[in-house]
Parts: sequence; C-alpha cells; structure tokens
Amino acid sequence: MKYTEVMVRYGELSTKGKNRKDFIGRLAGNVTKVLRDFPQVRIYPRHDRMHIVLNGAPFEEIDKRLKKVFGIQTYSPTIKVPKTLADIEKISLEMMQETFKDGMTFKVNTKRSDHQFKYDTNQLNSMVGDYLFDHMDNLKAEMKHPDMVLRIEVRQDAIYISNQLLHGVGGMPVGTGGKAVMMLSGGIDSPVASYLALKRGVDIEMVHFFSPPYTTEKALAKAKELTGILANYAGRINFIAVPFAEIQETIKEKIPEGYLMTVQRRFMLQLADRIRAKRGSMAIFNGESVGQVASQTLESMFAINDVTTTPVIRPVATMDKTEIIDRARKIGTFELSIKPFEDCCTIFAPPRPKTKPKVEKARKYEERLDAEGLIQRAMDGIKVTPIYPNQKFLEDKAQEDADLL
Ligand SMILES: Nc1ncnc2c1ncn2[C@@H]1O[C@H](COP(=O)(O)OP(=O)(O)OP(=O)(O)O)[C@@H](O)[C@H]1O
Repeated sequence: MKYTEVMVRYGELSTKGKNRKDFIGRLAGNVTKVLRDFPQVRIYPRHDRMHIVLNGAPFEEIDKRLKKVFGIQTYSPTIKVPKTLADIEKISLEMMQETFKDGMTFKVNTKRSDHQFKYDTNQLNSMVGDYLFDHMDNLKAEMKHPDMVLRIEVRQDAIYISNQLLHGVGGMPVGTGGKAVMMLSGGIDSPVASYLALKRGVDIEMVHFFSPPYTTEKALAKAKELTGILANYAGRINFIAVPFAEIQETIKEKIPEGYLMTVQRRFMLQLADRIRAKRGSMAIFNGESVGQVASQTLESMFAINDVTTTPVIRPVATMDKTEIIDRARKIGTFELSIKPFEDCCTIFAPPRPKTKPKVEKARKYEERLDAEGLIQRAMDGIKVTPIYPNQKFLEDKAQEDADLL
C-alpha cells in the first residue's frame, strides 16, 4: 500500500501542562533525528497526536525506525483520500484486501470533524461496510471486540483511512528525563540497563573503563559497537573511554587480595561521579543485579556506594539473569555481548573476592594510595567520541588485523 502519512499516539498520557509540551517537543525532535535521511518527510506534532507526512518515503523503512523511538504508544499507517464516496470505498477495499486475514472480525469506525460532509458517521459506517461485504469473502463483522478496525476520519482538508494499530515501545522520549552517565562494560547486563534508562527518557553518556595493554583494542571496540546498537534508541550517544590500567596496577600492588575488587569498584564509581559532574549530569546508572556476583551483594554495593551521594540507579537490580538475557536478545545486544573480548574487570578479578566487604576496611586500605593523583591522571586521559546508530567498530579492527598479516 502506498501510505501517505503515519498517525502517532503518545505514551504516558498522564503527562500534562508543561511536561506534556516538553514530551511532544522532544518526541518530535527525536523522530526528526531517526528520519533524517528522508528529507521529504514532514512532522506535525499536535497536542493529541503527531502526524508524519511521508511525501513518498517508504512506510516499511519508517516503520523500522519508529519501533525504536521511546514515547510512542501506538501508530497507524494512513492514506489520505479525496472527499468522495468512490475514493473512500476504493481505498478501504484495497487496504482490507491487503491486511485482512481469514477468521478475523472487523468493524468500520468513522469520525467526523467536518460536519458539512454530505454523509454522517452512521451512513458512512454502513455504506463502506456494505461495499466491503459485496467485494470480499469471509468477512465477519463484530461491534464490541473486533480484531481489526477500519478507521475513517473525515477532516476539513481530506479523508484519512487506516486499519492497523501498531505498537511502539512506549516509555518517555529520550531527553525528557534529564542527563546521566551510564557505566557500560562489554557484558550482557549494562547494555540492558542502558536501554531501560533510555526508555525512561534519560539522556545517557557511556563511561567505559579500559586497561591497555591488559585489555585489547577489540574489547574497547566491542563496547563502542554496543553503544552503536543502543544509539538506535537515542539518535546519538557519547562514549567516554577512561584509562584504568594505572589504577588497577597500583591497587593490585598495594591492596590485600580480598579487597582488590571492592577498591577497584570504588575507584570506578568515583571516576564516573567526577565525569558526571563535569558533564552536567544528575545520576549514575549501572548494570548491577542483586546477588549476581561477589561485587553485587548488598554488602558490596554498600561498601562501593560509600564514595558518593549521587543517585546510583540500577535498572536491572531485581531482574533474573534469564530475564536480562531475554531483553538483551530483543534489543539486539546479546550476540555482541557474548563475544569473548575480556574487559578490565575480568582480567584483574581476584580469585576469591570478599562477598561481605567492610566500608571501614576499604577506606583504610585506600589510605595507602595516592587516590587523588590516580584519579586526576585517569581524568586527564579520557576521550569522548560521539557514536551513531549501528556504527561499526569491530569490523574496522578485523580489517586492520588482516592488513597487518
Ligand atoms: N569496564 C567497565 N566500564 C564501565 N563500567 C563497568 C565496567 N565493568 C563493570 N562496569 C559496571 O559495573 C557493573 C557490574 O559489573 P560486573 O563486572 O560485575 O558485571 P556484570 O554483572 O556481568 O554486568 P555486565 O554484564 O554489564 O558486565 C556493570 O554492569 C557496569 O555497569
């Protein structure tokens, strides 16, 4: 079908007043961003709905992009037709023939804002219904709970017809929830946590710790490529790489083995917090899940969280691993997350980390280190890269490796 526009219904309808205006404005901006390579498309954000006029752009492509924009509850591809009965009937029939499946039930539902139009809603419902029955077999009408509703809207300028109600991802438009930093490893959990932060409208920047020469270029490229997948839901995400080798080497040399992990994590959180402050963000997100590993017991979280009063938000805290994996598959990060490029935590992981570390001990051991100097040097080495939807980094690395052989 040659759809002419898409009618978008907003999520979180409870938002009112200024919040609603902000919601709609951001959503329009985010839709514009994901459709930027279709310059002919026009976007009209209205109070109750958004209209995307396609001007010849293919709906199938637009559909793929809209499915990843937070703040869209449902949307319907629509065809604009001239205000004659013959046109309404012709397009209604074509649309039903293309989308109606045997065994389904349907009804026609007409709305009119042009009250001068020569047929009223009841007349149109029955005339179009009769026309469809005359031209299609196996149609079954159902007024209360039909599987499909053929919607006909009679407006001043034209008539708009649609019969599909497609589901968006819901949530809030990215940007309406403020700014935060996200601690992104190369694992399964933090990309899912990132998705969930974006879903609540939070504009995140990724903070990733890497430790050359102990970690490879590929581990860094993997975290960037994960960011590229998540950028599909945000338009663009900044990736902040933080050198962490000096801190890890120093900790390994000076801190008792049982506290290596706790102290490393305390440094990570302090660095994330410094970066947060510098970038004007309000919170830190991470991918911790209660009880999953030694660093994620409540005792560990308590000992690590001691370094900051900034809100640390853990979107996957209460999810089972299987639930997290399910979500990772759906958002398209799982296959990349399980690629075996070790990141800095795996390499410096002590064999027997304390599952119940004590805050006082962690603080006392840290006195052996020049914490401020270590943090400052890591801050001096950070590098910020903007990453766009589906940007690839691992392929480039593979090519470079091949060129070297
Ligand atoms: N190299 C890193 N850079 C940035 N953040 C990290 C890094 N390693 C760990 N983190 C943060 O700490 C959280 C807990 O890390 P841990 O290594 O225990 O992994 P995990 O539970 O397997 O999570 P993930 O699957 O996200 O790696 C991660 O979800 C992430 O938010």
